[in-house]
Formats: sequence, structure tokens, C-alpha cells
Amino acid sequence: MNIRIATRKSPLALWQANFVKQQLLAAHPNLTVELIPMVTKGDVLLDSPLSKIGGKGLFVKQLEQAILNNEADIAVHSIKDIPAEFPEGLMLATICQRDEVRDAFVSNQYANLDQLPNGAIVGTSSLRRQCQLRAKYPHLQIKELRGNVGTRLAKLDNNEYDAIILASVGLKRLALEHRIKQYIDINLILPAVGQGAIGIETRSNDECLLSLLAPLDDNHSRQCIIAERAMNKALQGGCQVPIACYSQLNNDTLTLQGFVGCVDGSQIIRAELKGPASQAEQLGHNLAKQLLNQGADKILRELIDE
Ligand SMILES: NCc1[nH]cc(CCC(=O)O)c1CC(=O)O
Repeated sequence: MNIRIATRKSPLALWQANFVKQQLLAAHPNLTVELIPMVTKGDVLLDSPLSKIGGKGLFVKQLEQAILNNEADIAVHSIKDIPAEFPEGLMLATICQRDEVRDAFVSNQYANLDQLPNGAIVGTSSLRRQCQLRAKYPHLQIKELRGNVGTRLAKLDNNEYDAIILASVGLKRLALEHRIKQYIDINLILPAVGQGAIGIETRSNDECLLSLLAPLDDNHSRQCIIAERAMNKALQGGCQVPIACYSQLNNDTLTLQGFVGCVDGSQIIRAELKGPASQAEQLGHNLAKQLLNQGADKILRELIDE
């Protein structure tokens, strides 16, 4: 049997698709696996901030369409990029073992965020990073930064920024870990929902494919990510709101940390919750409720009114 993997063409996306290919071949030596690389809207519209052009869904829609058109069998995504809801007939079949979750501080002159002087220019287009940076380091200037990992590093090296913030895991996968000056503590910048984990999307009714994918699923990571995604869904947080969530699993107990803020950093709402992993989804909902009660409802309402 041959399995066709729909993937974006960026080096990180290709790394992730190849990783899934190797895992599939290791579990089932008789398979053949083929990559179907595609350019998505999110890769083409590089001038506008993601939050203004329709959000993360831009990276996944074309890959989903390829599965629905039977041009591919599965799609490999960064779970961070997958919207809360799936199109009819598709599902998130597999959550692979999660890797490093923290954001990375990258700079050619400075060793960490604390060392940046007044007015230093920090590159990131993520509202989540912007908000948390502004709240803790109001003396910094934030400047938009898009493009794939290599493009972002090139812009830093071209002196357009004093420092940039990226997901550590992307640098690690591309053998660029040596560029990381500081792994940013999650108490400083809470990571994005699903950050550091790879997901596989496929047809919900394809029993054969689902059983081939089963060995790639990591139950520990699954519990954590189900809780995080449930929080995100309950908040209906698209790309317009700074939202973050990170959960850790210890001996069947999930510890969830959630965050909602406004982009200028003037408001930050954080909440923490513990509970049994068997209730991951409910815990995510409860965390969302807690955040809403602590004032996130007002932040979300104001955005809708704009
Ligand atoms: N925002 C784009 C994006 N989507 C997934 C990753 C990296 C992989 C991951 O976080 O799981 C990145 C790059 C980044 O945030 O620096």
C-alpha cells in the first residue's frame, strides 16, 4: 500500500512530513510513503500579518482539500496551525509525541530578553508573543516578522531587528538550535496551544488508514493537547486574540495554564487548573470558563465590537 502525505513546502513542514514518513515506515516496513508538497495561501501572502488575512487556517485548507479530492491520504501539520474545527469527514487522527514547547530568543548581540536596551526592536507577528512581551518589557519595540524560519533568521542577520522570537522546536528540527540564546521560560511567555507537537489529519471513515496511523499516536501528548485545544475552542479564539495554553501531565493529573490578553499588553489574564487526565476536555472547558470569569470575556467582547 502507498500512503500520500500532503505537506507544505517550507523546510520545517518538509522535515515534519519526512519525520512522519520515517515513523510510518518503521512501524510498517511494507508500506511505501510519498510526499505531496504544496504551496498554501499562508505561504504566499507573506506581507500581511497572519491575524489580518484569515488566520492559521490558511496553512491547512489546501492540504485538507487535497485529502478530500483524493490527491493525498493524510496531511501533516504543526498542531499549533490547526483550527479548532475540522471540515466534515476529516479528523485529527494522530498526535505525535510532543517536543520542546518553549519559545526561543534569537539575537546576534544580546544573550536574553533582560539584556535588551530601551527601544530595542524585537521581531514577531504572533499576537500571543507581542502581548506577553509588551506586558513584561514595555520599553521594547515590536516589529512584524513573517516568513518561514530561514527567512526570519535572514532578516535578523540583515540587522532589521535586534532580536526575534520563534518556536524553539522549529529551530531544533532544522538543526539551527545553536542560534537559540535563551529558551524563554513558560512563566514569561506561555506557549501556543499545541506548540511543539505534530498532528496527522485524515478521513474519519478510513479504518485501514486509521489503524496504520495508530502506532504513531502518543497518549501522553494527546491528553495534554486535547485539554489545550478544548480551552481554545471554548474561548473561540481565532488569530485575533492573544491566547496561550500549556498543560503538563504527571501521574494522571493534568496541570493546565491558560492565558488571554490584549495586544497592547495592558491586560493579562492567567489561570491555572489541575484535574484528572481522563477529563482532559472538560478541564480545558473549565479553564476557559475561569479565564472568562476573570475578565477574558471583556477582552473578547471588545474585539468583536471593533
Ligand atoms: N507560526 C508558524 C509556526 N507554526 C508552527 C511552528 C513551529 C512548530 C511548532 O510550534 O509546533 C511555527 C514557527 C514559529 O512559531 O516560530
